[in-house]
Amino acid sequence: MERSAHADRFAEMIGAANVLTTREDQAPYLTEWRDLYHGVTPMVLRPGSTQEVSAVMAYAYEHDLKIVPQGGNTGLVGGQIPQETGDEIVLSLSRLNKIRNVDPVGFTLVAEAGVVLETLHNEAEKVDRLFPLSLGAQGSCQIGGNISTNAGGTAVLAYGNTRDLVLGLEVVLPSGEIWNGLRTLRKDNTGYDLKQLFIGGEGTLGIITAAALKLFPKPKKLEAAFVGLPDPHAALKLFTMAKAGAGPVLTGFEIMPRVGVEFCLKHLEGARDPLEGEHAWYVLMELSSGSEAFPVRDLLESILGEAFEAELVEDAAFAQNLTQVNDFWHIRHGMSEVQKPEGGSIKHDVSVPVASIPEFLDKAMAAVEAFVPGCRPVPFGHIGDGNIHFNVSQPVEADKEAYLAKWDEMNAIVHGIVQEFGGSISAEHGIGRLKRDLLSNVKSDIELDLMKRIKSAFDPKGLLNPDRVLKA
Ligand SMILES: O=C(O)CC[C@@H](O)C(=O)O
Ligand SMILES: [Zn+2]
Repeated sequence: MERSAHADRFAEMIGAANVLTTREDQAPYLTEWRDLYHGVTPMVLRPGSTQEVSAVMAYAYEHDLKIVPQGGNTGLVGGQIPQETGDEIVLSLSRLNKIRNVDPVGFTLVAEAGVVLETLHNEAEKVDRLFPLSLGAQGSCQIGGNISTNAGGTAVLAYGNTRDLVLGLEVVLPSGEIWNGLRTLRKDNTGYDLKQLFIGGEGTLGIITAAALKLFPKPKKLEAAFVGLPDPHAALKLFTMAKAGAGPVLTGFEIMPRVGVEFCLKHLEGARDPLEGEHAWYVLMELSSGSEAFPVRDLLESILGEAFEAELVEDAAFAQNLTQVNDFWHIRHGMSEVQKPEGGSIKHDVSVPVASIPEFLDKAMAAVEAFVPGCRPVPFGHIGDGNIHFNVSQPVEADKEAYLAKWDEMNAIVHGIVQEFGGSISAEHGIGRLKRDLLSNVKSDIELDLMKRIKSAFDPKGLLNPDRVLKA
């Protein structure tokens, strides 16, 4: 059948205005902000309900049409961008943007896949609750994408990954069948926990259309400090003290190098250095409690006081109000985007056991500096989860393309060190297309085989997000 005949049929299902066939209308769906991936598609479909997603999928299945689901298009591994082959239809979930239910008594919220993460935060706040998933992209990423990629972010330390925040899912399968697993139960031991396969499945097994999510008490007291330290060894010791001293009250612990803070001061609007002198490394530490009575500030001061005495910490700025807390987070959340104006950046989203972080950083930084003299490592991120974004900016004034041509070789060096420490080559961003070919280096044959068998059980024709995670 002709491509235009398919478009006509889809228009009957979801309305002609929601079938985008011109290059101009499609443009925002065909590239991502870092400019690493560019794609081509016959059409972008924008269904407005689960029933419409189901109709689209059933038709696509019948006619062997490939489908690439897309949420807020903030993914970092190319999973959401169609390939250049031009035969993958983009299915945008943006119009599925209703909050279906908020239950402050049961601490749950049911939202459709296209709800923007920040909207979820606001909806939870309206009933004095917290939805804790927190990312730099929260103003545009969507919950369906967050779940499909099992997004991490800065609150994993206290609340877990997205996986830990999901109680139930509604999913449209490649065949178009709808699985309504939207349960809000905290306990349900009735056989295989199927939702776990779709969480972090990167849209290869089914399309998440709605989710039942966990809510938490809204913090009544929140304190933060921006801390200057000599090295990651000191940061790890401070983390251990903070975790032991504050337990679940420790809700943020992020590490940043001086060069990253400098990039923010240069490129990020509204950023200012919270500390007067320069420090080789920084930690943003946040403590919060849902209880008005909990002495959060005293605890933060006593942990940092002890750290000063142990000479781990060189200086610290305490946020005096919520605006200052947000100013500190503005720097941390801006850390990713400020690397773009500095030229090519070779990325590694890796994790190692928390206790190995300083040693890993020493080794990996020495290795990349030996490989590309003058390169500028900007390792930052979720030290409390053992997850470092080991990004390496090009040497100043180097040729960007020539530098980026070293991507695979540098990856091999860094990933080799990660594996020496028993770590993971994709801690939170997923596999997508960027890391698909690396999977066989890090998974056993049996693990890969089980993954392939699961894929073909859910998607026997291999039409849904093909070539992502596993090679088709
Ligand atoms: O740019 C990156 O590599 C990291 C993005 C994100 O995961 C973050 O933690 O800011
Ligand atoms: Zn991150």
